[in-house]
Amino acid sequence: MTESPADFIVSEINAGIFMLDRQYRVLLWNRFMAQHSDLDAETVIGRNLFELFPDLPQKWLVKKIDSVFVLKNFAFTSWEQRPYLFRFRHNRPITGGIDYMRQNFTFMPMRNAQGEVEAVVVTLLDATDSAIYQTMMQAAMRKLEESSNRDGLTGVFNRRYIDTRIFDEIQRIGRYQAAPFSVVLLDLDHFKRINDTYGHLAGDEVLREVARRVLPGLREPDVFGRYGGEEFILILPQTDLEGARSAAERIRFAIGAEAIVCGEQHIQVTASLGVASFLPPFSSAAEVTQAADEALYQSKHNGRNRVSVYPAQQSQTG
Ligand SMILES: Nc1nc2c(ncn2[C@@H]2O[C@H](COP(=O)(O)OP(=O)(O)OP(=O)(O)O)[C@@H](O)[C@H]2O)c(=O)[nH]1
Repeated sequence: MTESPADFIVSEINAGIFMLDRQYRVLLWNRFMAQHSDLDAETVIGRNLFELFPDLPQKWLVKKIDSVFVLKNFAFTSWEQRPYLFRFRHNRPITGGIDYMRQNFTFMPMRNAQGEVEAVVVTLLDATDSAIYQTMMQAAMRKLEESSNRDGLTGVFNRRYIDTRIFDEIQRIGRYQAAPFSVVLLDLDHFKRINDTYGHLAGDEVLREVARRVLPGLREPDVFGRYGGEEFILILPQTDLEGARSAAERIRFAIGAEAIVCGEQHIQVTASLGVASFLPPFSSAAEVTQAADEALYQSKHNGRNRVSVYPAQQSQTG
């Protein structure tokens, strides 16, 4: 046997191993490093690492290596801190969303008989699979979180999410003395009759179409969701009562402007709306939604297809 088992392992292992002296000259360069850098051991040995690889983050890496020489301790870096040091290609599909091989490094002090560190041995582990897995996990988590905020039928936000957003708005006002927000509750008129006349599936399509008609008229910060059954809710950040009332009027018009076509049927739909602003003495989400609900009740009571505001004022008929 011409080669020692240790040499054989260093050469053949599926990980990068190289060794540097105090001047960052390469003393050892294994097969993995040669294959991925396209520079074989004969070319690199004796040469300065930073001349060979000008892309390396020299200042940062020198600090790391020097600390091993001085402190005589191991040092580590992971791909999560720095995705890679060497621009090595990886053999995974492009769809993984990772450009270069992700790398974990260990820096080990090699001591001489006097206990002085003469060289630093560096190992490079390919962490690309972990990185791809983590990227995929994060994307899946984001998707899951997004879908858990949505109403299954209409695709607009659900009540759970809306409740957290009202809470956020209240916090924001407390923290930054931001302008008050307003809440609009919207309830379709005689929806039971629509279900009874055209069937539940047509009723579902009406709910979807109502959401489609409301969304284009909203501003970017507005949050629109389904609050339950045939009731929707809109949060209007930094909007006073008058601004919210005119937004509600636009929505009422958008919903009732044209009949909703559902197969052979043309279904005329109207909505009643109630508006309230989060102003003193309100201090909770429940109080402001309750106020919007009272205004909504006024709209129903006064003949439907209208907008009412809290506290009670004259309401507008369509
Ligand atoms: N198709 C369908 N119907 C629903 C859904 N959720 C609730 N509903 C129906 O909505 C109707 C609501 O009826 P009511 O609360 O009596 O109110 P309304 O008929 O709209 O009358 P007003 O609100 O007083 O104008 C009920 O028939 C519910 O079954 C849904 O997801 N799909």
